[in-house]
Amino acid sequence: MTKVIKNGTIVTADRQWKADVLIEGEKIAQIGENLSGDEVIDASDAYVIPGGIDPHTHLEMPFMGTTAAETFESGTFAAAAGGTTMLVDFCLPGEDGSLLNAIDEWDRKSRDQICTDISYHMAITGWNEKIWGEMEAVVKDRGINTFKHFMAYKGALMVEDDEMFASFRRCAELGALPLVHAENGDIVAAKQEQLLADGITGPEGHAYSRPPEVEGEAANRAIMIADAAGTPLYIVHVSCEQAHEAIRRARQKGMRVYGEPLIQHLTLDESEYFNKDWQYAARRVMSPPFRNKMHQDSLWAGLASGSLQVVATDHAAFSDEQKRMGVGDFTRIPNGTGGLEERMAMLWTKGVDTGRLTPEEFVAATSTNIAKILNIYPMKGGLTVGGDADVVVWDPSIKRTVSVATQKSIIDYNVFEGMELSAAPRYTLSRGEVIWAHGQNSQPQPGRGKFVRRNPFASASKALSKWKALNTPRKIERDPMNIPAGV
Ligand SMILES: NC(=O)NCCC(=O)O
Ligand SMILES: [Zn+2]
Ligand SMILES: [Zn+2]
Repeated sequence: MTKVIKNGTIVTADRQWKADVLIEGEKIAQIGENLSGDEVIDASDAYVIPGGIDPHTHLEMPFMGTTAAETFESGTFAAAAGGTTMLVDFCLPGEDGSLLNAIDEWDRKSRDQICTDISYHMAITGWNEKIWGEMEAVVKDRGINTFKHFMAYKGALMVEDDEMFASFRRCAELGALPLVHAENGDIVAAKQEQLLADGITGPEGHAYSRPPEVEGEAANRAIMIADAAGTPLYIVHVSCEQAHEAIRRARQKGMRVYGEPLIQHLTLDESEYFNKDWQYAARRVMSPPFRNKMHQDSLWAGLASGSLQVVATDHAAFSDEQKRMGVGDFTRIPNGTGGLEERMAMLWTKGVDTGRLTPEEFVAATSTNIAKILNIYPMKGGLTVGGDADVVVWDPSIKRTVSVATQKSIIDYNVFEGMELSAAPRYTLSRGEVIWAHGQNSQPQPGRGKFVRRNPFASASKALSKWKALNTPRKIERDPMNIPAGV
């Protein structure tokens, strides 16, 4: 049984051209003109793009005394409705601290629910010999090549610099990539305490407690620690010029540092926290907080110029009731917002439609770049013969207004409510199967998604190790006769 996507304009990270895409089973079999297949998928007047990859989600995550309400089923179905065919969720160790048990737990939660393919990043939330040992099995046996470090959430997920350095070194040995949430957790905690003491207890306190400098300092620190450990680094949810500047500077020096802005930071600003409606403002509490236009312009420029590579969502969706845990104390509002379903359409509307991004840059930022960074390209993230047929027929004639009434996410609000989106998937295909068809009452297909294994990064680690070995401190051999006698 073959399928052919006909009459569309293909857009990849490099170029656009008119061609058909032939799919055999789960794979792309041919790309060319006048192809035929058993089933025809019409892409007239539309673009044909690689399925989106969202590398930053927290589905059903236990966090801040509750559990994120978006499930693996609703989250992956919402993703498919928005053109995303793979997401990478953060796996957090439980009370026993075991990484391997945490993966088993994430498998148990996700296996029968996922409608799209998924993978995990493993979080390092402490440091000891058991974790050091288990990291090898995480990479080699479980197919996870990324480890996340929280520099914030003091007293909970936060790790200290020496722990991060040790973990980064272990990543370098294993050919894994460390990720960081860059915010100085000590300063945030001190500011929170002061703000509460000053009587600022509402969601605006969240924004005041996490200024851009706090993020910039942590981004710089993580970059220096990664360089000392001899590893590339990926910085999640880059929200401000200070962190972006640190990344730009590092890249200019030849360091392999990657930056991931979120669609929320690109399109929503800090004024949201000053809304008189407590619930409205609390819905938008996430870390780092939304910033102002200057920071947004910096992020957009980074995506266009290549100093920032990936647009994600950090989808961590808590219900209104869960957000109310923080009435009277903003530090107890569960941190996180949604965006899985809107990421691609928002980026198209605010990026491509305004001329800030080309369609090719859009594909790079939503799919191809992260597939390369995660070492799954060209199986994912491109339109290549032999690659997975994760394909979206992207239709710029489908307009819609974001509304909680029509969204697939099960959360009782949407932070993009009322925004006009100028494009949407006509069809979303995951490994050759149509999992979303616009206007055709598509339903979730829980359990059809697969876990995607990711191999260690042979090439970047090898190159960096070679360079570090060449530049390692060396003893200078001297003729003892020419060394003056000491005193
Ligand atoms: N970002 C956020 O506020 N919540 C999710 C956890 C994290 O990524 O920091
Ligand atoms: Zn984070
Ligand atoms: Zn996150």
